[in-house]
Amino acid sequence: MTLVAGVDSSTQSTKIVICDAADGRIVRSAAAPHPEGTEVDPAAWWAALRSAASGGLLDGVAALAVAGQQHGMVVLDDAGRTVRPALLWNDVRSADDADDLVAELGAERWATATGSVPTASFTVTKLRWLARQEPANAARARSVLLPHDWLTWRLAGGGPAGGGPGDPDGGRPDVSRTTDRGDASGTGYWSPATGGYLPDLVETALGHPVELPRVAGPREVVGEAARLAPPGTLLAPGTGDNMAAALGICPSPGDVVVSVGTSGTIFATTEHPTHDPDGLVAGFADATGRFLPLVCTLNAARVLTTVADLLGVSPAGFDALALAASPGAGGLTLLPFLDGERTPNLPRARGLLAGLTRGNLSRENLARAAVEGVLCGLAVGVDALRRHGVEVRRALLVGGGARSRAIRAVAPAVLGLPVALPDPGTEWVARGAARQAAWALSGAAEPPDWPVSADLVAAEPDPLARAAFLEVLDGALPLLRR
Ligand SMILES: Nc1ncnc2c1ncn2[C@@H]1O[C@H](COP(=O)(O)OP(=O)(O)O)[C@@H](O)[C@H]1O
Ligand SMILES: O=C(CO)[C@@H](O)[C@H](O)COP(=O)(O)O
Repeated sequence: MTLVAGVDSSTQSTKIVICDAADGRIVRSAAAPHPEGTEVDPAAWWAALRSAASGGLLDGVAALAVAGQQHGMVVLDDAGRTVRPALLWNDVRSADDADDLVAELGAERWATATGSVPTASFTVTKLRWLARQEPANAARARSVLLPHDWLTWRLAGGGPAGGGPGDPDGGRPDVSRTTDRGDASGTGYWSPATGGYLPDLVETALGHPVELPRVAGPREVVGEAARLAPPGTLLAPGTGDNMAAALGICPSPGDVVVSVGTSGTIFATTEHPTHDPDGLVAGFADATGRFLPLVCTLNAARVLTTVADLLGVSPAGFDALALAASPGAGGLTLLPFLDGERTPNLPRARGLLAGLTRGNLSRENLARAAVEGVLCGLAVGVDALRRHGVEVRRALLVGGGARSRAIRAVAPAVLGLPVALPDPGTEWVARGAARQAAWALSGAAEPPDWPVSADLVAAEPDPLARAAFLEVLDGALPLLRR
């Protein structure tokens, strides 16, 4: 049996799956947590990868690919050292910089040039923040990478000679650095339509040019592992975590993938790029040569865990409470913008619980309002994708939140779609990265055929929850924009 490995270095943890290259069957897996926070030293991702890979997990693996959380800004100096901790996709400190960049060029031009109107999540806005707030660090910036680019480079032996604090391995700064079109499309300085970098935009943001990783082809072998994996293990280009989820799940035309992880995302694979000047739909590229229009919210699975903690219940107890309440949560509506929000673009917003009466303020209704609030945010994405020509007939539900019985039960009603559930125990992003590794190993024109089965979850559409959510959102906008 030929084995391939897929890594998912996402916001909260690193997961690794080892698959049979022939059919994608997972033969073993491991995971390790990441530190909390929206600013993280990349050495912590390396430590998590090392920990998850320990004990011979990667023994016998022929090829490996890394998928990573999108957009994170990893800045290196001349010697290949990180200039400062990475700013993650969910760090909203560059909100003013995003506003400035959009005002300087205009939303229409950003959407045409890059496929997306940058919000605080996008790397380009973080570069502007660096230039404005930390000019000494900005001046030291020689190279800018995304999380998966940096990890792939480290696996190939890249790193600062002699290492650094928390980074005992060191490496060779001259090892070549690569990215892929999927992750590049989340930077805000790469064009999905032309497949080229837009270095002027980097300079506009940072004030000077930097070296950017070469954008490898979708099934290219970009190098060989020099550590953690057995010598000679081929490295595939890797990609962003949502692009890898698409590779893992293989959505058909008419399918949207709905991921309830740290972020909530809803996306589809399309043949043509999208350009949304309203900024709701990010016009990403995928990891195969196609496109991945995507809507992303900042508040998803952690809203559920935060409310469960408040109520003092386990995830299963939270589900039981939410499912004991009626649809509409007795009139309670939660705008779950606990960490600010990206779609709608309200980075300075806070959460809002509306519709409270003496009669409806119960633990059950609060749990239900949290589930409905998270899903309503994603349901807005269904309409936005449709407006951009995406065919939407069925949702495939994945991410840690898909393990919630309440999310599964309420999703079809709130999304207004039949929802199918690929095995919630499978790490689909990591499996997608493994499929890319198998593809690069095979040298074939198309990725290997790895079967995916998904059970249908049935429910009646419930437009009322969404209508209440939108009404509260509309009314609260002046407060949320402050
Ligand atoms: N049964 C469950 N109910 C609700 N949330 C869950 C459940 N199981 C896992 N989660 C949540 O899913 C999240 C992790 O999902 P994951 O997709 O791995 O996140 P990420 O990829 O962003 O790191 C955590 O916030 C965790 O609490
Ligand atoms: O920013 C986006 C998508 O544009 C997020 O989806 C990140 O890619 C993080 O993903 P998770 O860790 O939540 O899976």
